[in-house]
Parts: sequence; C-alpha cells; structure tokens
Amino acid sequence: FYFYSKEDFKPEMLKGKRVIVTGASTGIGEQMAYHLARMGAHVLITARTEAKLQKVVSQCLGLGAASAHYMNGSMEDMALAEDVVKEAKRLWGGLDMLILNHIGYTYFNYFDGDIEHIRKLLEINFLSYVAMTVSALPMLKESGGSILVVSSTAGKIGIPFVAPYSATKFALDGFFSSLRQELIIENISVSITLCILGHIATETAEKTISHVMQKPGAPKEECALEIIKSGALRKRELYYPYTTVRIPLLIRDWAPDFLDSLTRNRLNVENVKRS
Ligand SMILES: NC(=O)C1=CN([C@@H]2O[C@H](COP(=O)(O)OP(=O)(O)OC[C@H]3O[C@@H](n4cnc5c(N)ncnc54)[C@H](OP(=O)(O)O)[C@@H]3O)[C@@H](O)[C@H]2O)C=CC1
Ligand SMILES: CC(C)CCC[C@@H](C)[C@H]1CC[C@H]2[C@@H]3C(=O)C=C4C[C@@H](O)CC[C@]4(C)[C@H]3CC[C@]12C
Repeated sequence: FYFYSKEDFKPEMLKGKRVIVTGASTGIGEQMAYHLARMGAHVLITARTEAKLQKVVSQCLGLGAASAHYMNGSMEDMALAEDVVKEAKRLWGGLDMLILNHIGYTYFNYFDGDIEHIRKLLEINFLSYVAMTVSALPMLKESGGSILVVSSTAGKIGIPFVAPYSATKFALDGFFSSLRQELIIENISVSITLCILGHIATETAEKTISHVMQKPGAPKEECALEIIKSGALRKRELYYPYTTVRIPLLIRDWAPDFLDSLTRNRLNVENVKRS
C-alpha cells in the first residue's frame, strides 16, 4: 500500500504553472528557477541585485520557461512583499506556487548581542514570508495551489553560531505548521511544504562555513529539484539530504543532550574565533 499509494513526480506537473521564487538571483533559488523553466512554468523571481536577476531571467527564457519576469528590492520592506504578489496577479491573473526562499545576511559566529540584527532578520526571513502568504492566499485558494517554505536543520534543532538565523527559521515552522492546520480545518486546498535542508554547497554557504564543516555540502541543483518535487506532490515536509537531516530529527526528542554533543563534534568549533 505504501509503495502504490505514492504519487510519482512528473515534470509535466509544472508545465504552464505560475510560480514565484524569492531569493532567486543565486544559490538554491536560482537553480529552482532553472528547473521550473525547463519544466515550462511561468516564473517571477525576486532578489535585490537587478543585474543578476536579469541574467537569470534570460537563462530561464533560453531553457524554455513559458514566461520569465523579475522584481528587485529588499524584503525588509513589506510593501515589496505585497507588490511581488500583485505583479503576479497583473502578469498572469493568478498563482499556482509560492516558493519562499530568500534570507538576509547570516553570520556564523558566537551571538554578538546585536538585537537590531535579529529584528532585521526576522523581518526579512520571517515577516516578509507571512506578508507574501497573506497577499497570495486568495489566488492560491482559487488555483488549489501550494506554498513552499525553505527552512533548515537549524530551524528544527539548536545549532551553535547561528542564533538569530535559527530563531527566524523556528518561527517559520510555528507559523506555517499552525496555518496548515487551519487550512485543513476549513477545507481549503492550499498545501504547505516546509523544506528542512542540511548543508548545501551554495557560494554563500561555502564562504561562510567551509572552515568548520568536515564534509562538502550537497549539490544545490539536486536540492532545488527536490524542493520543487516536494511542493508538486503536496508533501508536509521535505528532508534533504534525507539521512543527514532525518536521523538527527529522530534523535532530537529522545536524546537531546546526545544530539547536541554530536552536533558540536561534527563542527570544527576551534576554527570559530569570537569576532
Ligand atoms: N546553503 C545552505 O547550506 C542552506 C540553505 N538553507 C536555506 O536555503 C535558502 C537559500 O539559501 P542559499 O541558496 O544558500 O542562499 P544564497 O545566499 O545563495 O541566496 C540568497 C538569496 O536571497 C537574496 N537576498 C539576500 N538578502 C535579501 C534581502 N534583504 N531581500 C531580498 N532578497 C535578499 C539574495 O540576492 P541579493 O543579495 O541580490 O538580494 C539571493 O538571491 C535559504 O532559505 C536558506 O535558509 C537551508 C539550509 C542550508
Ligand atoms: C546534526 C548536525 C550534524 C547537523 C549540523 C548541520 C549544520 C552545521 C548546518 C545545517 C544548516 C546550515 C546553515 C543554514 O541553514 C543556512 C546557512 C545560511 C548561509 O548563508 C550560511 C550558512 C548557513 C548558516 C548554514 C550553516 C551550517 C548549518 C547550520
């Protein structure tokens, strides 16, 4: 029953679908835009750097996107979050998939006591996700669409050196897991997929943590595809790479101190110098 009940992913599932991808000028978001383009979707991508977005848009068109547009600006500004959704309405008259992926600058070091940094990061990584969801829900209800929220192992488990970032990712779990319940109670066919990612080899991640990791990160291209698949199949959560994310989560509630020491041992903490 388990094997036969599982629906298979087919790239055609995304053909002609209208998709917003945030933080798509580089990293995992950029790779998601390319996969969606190959599948023949309409894409609207966002980030701050216009020049990079223009390049990604033209690559998307070359790869076969049904259409490709961008909107640039910082997600510190909730007005931008709403404007992006309005732009989708203007361009396509509806929306099938909202992929929330952008994050603000994250340092990997001992918490420095900077509360303003946490406030800003909560706005970029959390509040703008909520603002986009609020604006997009009417269109998603109409299409029976999906919301994909990109999170992290650090949004489920306490990892050292990322306290502000971790707070924003835990917040996403609380908000979107609660909202998922309400949508089910009200019989609204909008799916919410929380994507729990481990270490992925993006340029930003490599620059930030290569000195503390003992192994290289997982490929961003495959990661991007798994995120899209999990959303198309309307899964509750994605774990990628599966074992390195899933096993710590299984240990978490049964042996939390053991998991914490395992985590510390996996990192070259001696290479982190208080800044
Ligand atoms: N890489 C990893 O190891 C892991 C990543 N993740 C998650 O995956 C997602 C993508 O990560 P990754 O690809 O590494 O990130 P990148 O740093 O490669 O990309 C971040 C994107 O967000 C944009 N961005 C940055 N600041 C802002 C801002 N203020 N307003 C709007 N957009 C902004 C960037 O473009 P620009 O600078 O032009 O604005 C860029 O497009 C994130 O949600 C992250 O938490 C989770 C676990 C591990
Ligand atoms: C059980 C343990 C062995 C797992 C440890 C995994 C840890 C080390 C992994 C899992 C998720 C990873 C972080 C992440 O989510 C996103 C980013 C943003 C990027 O801009 C800079 C790097 C950063 C902070 C990653 C740092 C390393 C993290 C904490």
